[in-house]
Amino acid sequence: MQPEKYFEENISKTLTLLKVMLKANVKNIVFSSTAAVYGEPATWPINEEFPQNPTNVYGYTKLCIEQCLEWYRKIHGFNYVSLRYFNAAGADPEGGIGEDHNPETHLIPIVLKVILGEIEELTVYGTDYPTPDGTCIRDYIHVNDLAWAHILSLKKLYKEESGIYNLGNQKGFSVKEIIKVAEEVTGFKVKVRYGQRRPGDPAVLVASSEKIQRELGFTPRYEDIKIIVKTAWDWHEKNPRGYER
Ligand SMILES: O=c1ccn([C@@H]2O[C@H](COP(=O)(O)OP(=O)(O)O[C@H]3O[C@H](CO)[C@H](O)[C@H](O)[C@H]3O)[C@@H](O)[C@H]2O)c(=O)[nH]1
Repeated sequence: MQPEKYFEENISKTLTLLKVMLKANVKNIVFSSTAAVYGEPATWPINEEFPQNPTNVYGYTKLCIEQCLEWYRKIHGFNYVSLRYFNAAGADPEGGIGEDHNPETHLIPIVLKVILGEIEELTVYGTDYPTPDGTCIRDYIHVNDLAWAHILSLKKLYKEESGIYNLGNQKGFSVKEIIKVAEEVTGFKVKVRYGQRRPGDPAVLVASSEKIQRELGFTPRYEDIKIIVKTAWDWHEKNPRGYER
């Protein structure tokens, strides 16, 4: 864990971007924020009014930028839409674009890479969470739906309005449920090891997307978790080593 990296990448560099935007008189921005701003909420679904108490540095740095944007709005007349992404997942259904991180840390790509033999096994981070099966619950949203929400956000910016929106599917799946879905979709078993909790992981993060639906007219097109995993599988199967950097 290198907190200074998050400060540098998320705060310093975004502040530089805002400074340059101001100089160039570009005053509209869609900001990729995160569900991590909420920390460990007491209940769910989580709406935008829930307390923001990040439990990890990543969430804290994103919250700082959300707040800077509000000051830029008040002082310099910026318009912003901050989208609090829940768990971005899936791949382009046409097969051209997929998820490729180095190192990979995200659950769905890791599960699929284990199936493909690219990673030896999946470590499930904690089985003692206060959830029905003891593993963490997350709200997975397809990348194309996420992209669609950005287009809707532009329409809000054109009206010179600002806002903060959750971006999720309002449905939660545990780590064990994701493994099961991946096994169903692919027809293969996932080799699993049960490990310790990962520091800073909240037990449950499930969005209320009521505000973005009501105000921006957002409706997800890829709500079904099986379709989300299937689009990811189609891409990983074709690109087992990712983009081969
Ligand atoms: O090898 C792994 C990887 C993940 N998990 C678990 O699977 C769930 C999902 O983990 P991801 O790493 O895929 O996603 P996170 O929920 O940690 O993170 C996502 O949500 C965050 C906000 O909470 C940030 O926005 C981040 O960028 C985004 O990927 C978590 O409970 C995690 O503990 C495992 O058990 N094993």
